[in-house]
Amino acid sequence: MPVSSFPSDATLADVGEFPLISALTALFEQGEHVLVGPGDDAAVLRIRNGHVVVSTDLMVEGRHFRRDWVPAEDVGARAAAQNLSDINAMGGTASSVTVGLALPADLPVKWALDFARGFAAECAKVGASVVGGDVTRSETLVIAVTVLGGCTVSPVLRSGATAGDVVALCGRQGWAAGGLAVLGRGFRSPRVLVEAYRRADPPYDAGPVAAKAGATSMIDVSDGLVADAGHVAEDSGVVIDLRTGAFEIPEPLQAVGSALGADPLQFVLGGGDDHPLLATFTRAKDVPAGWTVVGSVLAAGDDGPRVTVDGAAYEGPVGWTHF
Ligand SMILES: Nc1ncnc2c1ncn2[C@@H]1O[C@H](COP(=O)(O)OP(=O)(O)OP(=O)(O)O)[C@@H](O)[C@H]1O
Ligand SMILES: Cc1ncc(C[n+]2csc(CCOP(=O)(O)O)c2C)c(N)n1
Ligand SMILES: [Mg+2]
Repeated sequence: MPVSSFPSDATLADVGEFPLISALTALFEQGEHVLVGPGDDAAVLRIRNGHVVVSTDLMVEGRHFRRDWVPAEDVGARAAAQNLSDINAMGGTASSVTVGLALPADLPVKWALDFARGFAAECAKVGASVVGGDVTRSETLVIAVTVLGGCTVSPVLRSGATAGDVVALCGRQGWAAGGLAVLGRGFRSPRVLVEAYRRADPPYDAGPVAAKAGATSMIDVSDGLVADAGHVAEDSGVVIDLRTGAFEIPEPLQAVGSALGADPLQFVLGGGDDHPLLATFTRAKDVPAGWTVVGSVLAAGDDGPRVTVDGAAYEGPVGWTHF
């Protein structure tokens, strides 16, 4: 029996696995490169000659989101965004996505379908097709996404920064962390920060543009700016110095800082979940429009590769780690 024949408050246990899968996959439109989409043992995709760029990320209820804080459609959008952003950070564009869902049996079917709607809408922003996935039962809601894409020029790695490069940022940073702090204290405003936490807005066009402009290294900021800049510093064997004067602190973050007695710069330097791009360029004039120069790349000294803030070690929170 199709999911549409069940009452609107039906749970997964009511409708069963295969009607759920049919209802979910019906929400995923297929692009022309999809030779075989959802429904067989694997998807079959046409690719240009060359390479495929692939990435995978997990989202776990309670750790990455809370159902009482984030509507299902926004969880879907965020699950897609954090994966699409990894392809963006290589200078590529995603074409195909698979999504594994481990779901509690008492989850309303409506939640799963709203999730899929948000997921599909976010993928549609870059023209990516949801070509498959998996569904299983679990006490804890877990979302596993794999994304495939390609680059029209060489992929931009974390390892290419050299001393003398400028460091630039594209996209909002610190907003989601501000929203998370607000929700964590039981508040619902400033609305714009809560919305930023619920739904990331990665600058999807900026990755390929930066690659074409000759970005020497690039990463998306998912854990925290200082922590993720640290991956570039480490992989490139350089020091990245961030300049706090370069960051304009948006008014709502200033308000949250005052309300919570926190320095709003902490959200910018240590907050995650926004997925802006951080990249290095050989010359300031290579930096594309829409990016802000926020620092410089220096040769590693006796202390080795690391991130400094205004020339000194940074003692505040640098970003999220799981263990
Ligand atoms: N279980 C694993 N097996 C193999 N490789 C892994 C595993 N976990 C992480 N990696 C690899 O290690 C690298 C760093 O992983 P990490 O998850 O920190 O990067 P990311 O996905 O860009 O960041 P984030 O998860 O914060 O968005 C990636 O190349 C990733 O593919
Ligand atoms: C309820 C709740 N508490 C805390 C956070 C913050 N958070 C969790 S994981 C992560 C880094 C990216 O994850 P990963 O490295 O797994 O991709 C961040 C910034 C959140 N989003 N929701
Ligand atoms: Mg990851």
